[in-house]
Amino acid sequence: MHTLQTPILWTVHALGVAALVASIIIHILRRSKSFDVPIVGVDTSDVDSLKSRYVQQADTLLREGYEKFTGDIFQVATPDGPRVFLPRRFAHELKPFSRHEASGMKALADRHIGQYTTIDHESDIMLSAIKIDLNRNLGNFVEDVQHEVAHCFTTQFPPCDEWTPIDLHDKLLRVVAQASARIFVGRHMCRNEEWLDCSTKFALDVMTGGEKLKQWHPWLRPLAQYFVPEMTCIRGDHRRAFELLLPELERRSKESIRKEPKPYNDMIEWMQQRAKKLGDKTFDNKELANLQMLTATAAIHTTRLAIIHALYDLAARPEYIEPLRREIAEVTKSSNGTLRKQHLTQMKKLDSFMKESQRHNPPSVATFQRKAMIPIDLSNGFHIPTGTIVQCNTNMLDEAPAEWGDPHAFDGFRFYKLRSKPEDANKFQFASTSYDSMQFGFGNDACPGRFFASNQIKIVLAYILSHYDFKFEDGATGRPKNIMFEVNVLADPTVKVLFKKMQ
Ligand code: HEM
Repeated sequence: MHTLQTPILWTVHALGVAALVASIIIHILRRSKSFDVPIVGVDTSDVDSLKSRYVQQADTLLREGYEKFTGDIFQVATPDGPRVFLPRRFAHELKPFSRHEASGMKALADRHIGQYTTIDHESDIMLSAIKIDLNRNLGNFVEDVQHEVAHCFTTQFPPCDEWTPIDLHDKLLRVVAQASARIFVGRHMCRNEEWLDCSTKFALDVMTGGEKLKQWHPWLRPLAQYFVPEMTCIRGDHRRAFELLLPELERRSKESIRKEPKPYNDMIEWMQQRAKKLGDKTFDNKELANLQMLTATAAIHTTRLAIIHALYDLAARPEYIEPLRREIAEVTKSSNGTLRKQHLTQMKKLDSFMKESQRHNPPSVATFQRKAMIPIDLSNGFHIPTGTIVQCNTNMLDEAPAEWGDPHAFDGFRFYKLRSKPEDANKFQFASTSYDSMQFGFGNDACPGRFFASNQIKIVLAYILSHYDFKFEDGATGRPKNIMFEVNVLADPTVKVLFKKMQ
């Protein structure tokens, strides 16, 4: 009996010790380096609940940090380890660093484990096609975009002869994807259902796949990626994008032998021309397809979200609807309702409403994020080691300049009024970035697509305001509360807005 039990007991003990050692190793591996700055919520010892607060209520945590440690750097416990939040003023100190020294793209790629989700891919071709070519051509596209928007509403929306609930997240994804595709991939492909599906799904696969893979320890991720279905989807999305784009690229290359000047003025053409100019020998059709997916990822979901926020704000404050309709009718009266490029700049009230909506509902409460690619020392002595991601606490409404008026109120025409002085006529526009308006980031690497986004949003909102009445369902009270996912501010997707065609 005794002799039989001994090996079993030894085995049980050995397994117990192995499990203990494994759990200590995992604990050590998971323990992340903390920083020598105060921690928000340190009064609770339950680190897991602090981390889940960061996921669901980062806005409240950042306010707590702002109020408790005013003017000081603080850190927050997050599922990815401690994160350092800088008071907004440090954006001034980080701004002079180049993108190779303090990188916004690398910070974003790290957050979504870009080496696996494929978004850790910085391209001068893509950046200059957006920064230079897209922005230079913005005025040429107003009618094309308006045409696609109208096409989408007539083909994708129900008739809305009576009040009809609309899932804005779903419908506007299609509107923005098709209107953007008109400029990104041109007139032949912008209504291609498969392309629209592929270019919008990729971003979702990246977000979900990244979050799922992050549950695994970094050492296990090279293997674990094959067990996360969305990671397989990401690889499939790239393949599909290439296959869908190929016939269009082949058709263009045959055509270009014959036609001069080139008949295309869109992102495909600009990227090809940029690659030639830069003499980039690695650029091929596969890379073009990848860059198209990355551009769509940066552009579509962000623009859709801004439109949804603005519509929620309008439905919650219907007193703004008539003045905006009057402005649209006024600026387009000479063209019978058709938008021309100068009309978009003339819609100053709409521009102001969009900016105020974005001030209250920014894409993120920490829009200035940078990964230190070199060691950086801040003026207060805080040392940012290479590889550390820092972000600025950019959404404290109280920090608005006094001349802006009550910073907490929703004043849709706040920026319209601020622009009334002749010297300020071109300031405070939706797409203008400044120290006081960091929703599109700040400095050289601020969002290069913001002018395009501003046009898209105006065209879609002007279309809706001119063709539909809209309101929340009966019984809805006030503006729907936003949903936080970490620092990202999302519009509640369960809310339906009722639309009715205007007679
Ligand atoms: C309302 C819509 C949009 C919002 C709210 C938005 C917001 C942002 C923000 C906050 C950043 C980071 C800036 C920084 O760290 O300083 C950014 C970067 C970027 N955005 Fe946008 N964006 C929008 C639309 C677009 C569009 C339409 C495009 C493309 C046509 C685009 C392309 C990019 C790119 C390429 C970057 C990286 C820039 C760089 O690293 O130099 N975005 N965007």
